[in-house]
Amino acid sequence: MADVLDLDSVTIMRGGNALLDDLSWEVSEGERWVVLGPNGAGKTTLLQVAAARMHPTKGSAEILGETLGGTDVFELRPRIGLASAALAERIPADEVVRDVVLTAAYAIAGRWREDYDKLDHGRAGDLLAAFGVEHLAERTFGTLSEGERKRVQLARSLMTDPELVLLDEPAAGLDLGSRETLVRDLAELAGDKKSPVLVLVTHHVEEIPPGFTHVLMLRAGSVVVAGPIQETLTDENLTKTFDVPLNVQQVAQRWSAVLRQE
Ligand SMILES: Nc1ncnc2c1ncn2[C@@H]1O[C@H](COP(=O)(O)OP(=O)(O)OP(=O)(O)O)[C@@H](O)[C@H]1O
Repeated sequence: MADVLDLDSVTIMRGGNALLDDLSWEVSEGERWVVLGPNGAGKTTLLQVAAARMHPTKGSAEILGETLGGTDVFELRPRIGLASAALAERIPADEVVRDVVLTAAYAIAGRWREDYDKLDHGRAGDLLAAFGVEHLAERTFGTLSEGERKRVQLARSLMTDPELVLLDEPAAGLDLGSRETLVRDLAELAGDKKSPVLVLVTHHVEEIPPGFTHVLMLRAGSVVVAGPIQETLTDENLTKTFDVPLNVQQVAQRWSAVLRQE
């Protein structure tokens, strides 16, 4: 049995539609997963389940040894780091960047009257430095560029020293230089044995950082294929997933894909 994520026949129904349909997925310690799929495939929904923010309508979801529905999610959530556009939208524009990172300790967005000690402040500062944005610590979140926001969110996702980190499109909206430095930093995180298990959702194989070990491909709420990246990220599987003929290649540990010339 997988020790980090064990989703068994998970179905999520909304308004009569299955957003996830009988989906099973196992993630184990030490793995770094990429989740690929076209718009509307259910990637964000899947991450919401893995983040203990959405419960299955049918099936069971075990996260870090706790079963959703039979556990206190407020204790579970701080064990999971999350960076997503939906979460970023909930961060007040006037929130100071340092507090954006600090408040992850309570899995909340928006500082109120919580207590943080010196250690918390130190860790938030260290994480901002690790992602090259320590000089922004006293700025407000609303004044940051998209690339700066993404980096602050990454720092936030690691604040609680989580066992599992879920990154929903961390490179979306970034320019080429910002994307490439982010991919480099994520590769470094992936390569560190002390890092938590990572799950990264993306639309683009070009954004897969070196060091990611597994891929799950999703289409219409169902798993097309899941497994070790080298044998799973193939022309055939990408073509099935995106429903257009695609050729994929890997050069110097980076992936790219283009439409197949018939
Ligand atoms: N609350 C809801 N009620 C009804 N349908 C929903 C709801 N939330 C999401 N959906 C639908 O579920 C499907 C999956 O959405 P989801 O956001 O998980 O996809 P995604 O793969 O992350 O897409 P994208 O790549 O465009 O971000 C979409 O068709 C979406 O419109």
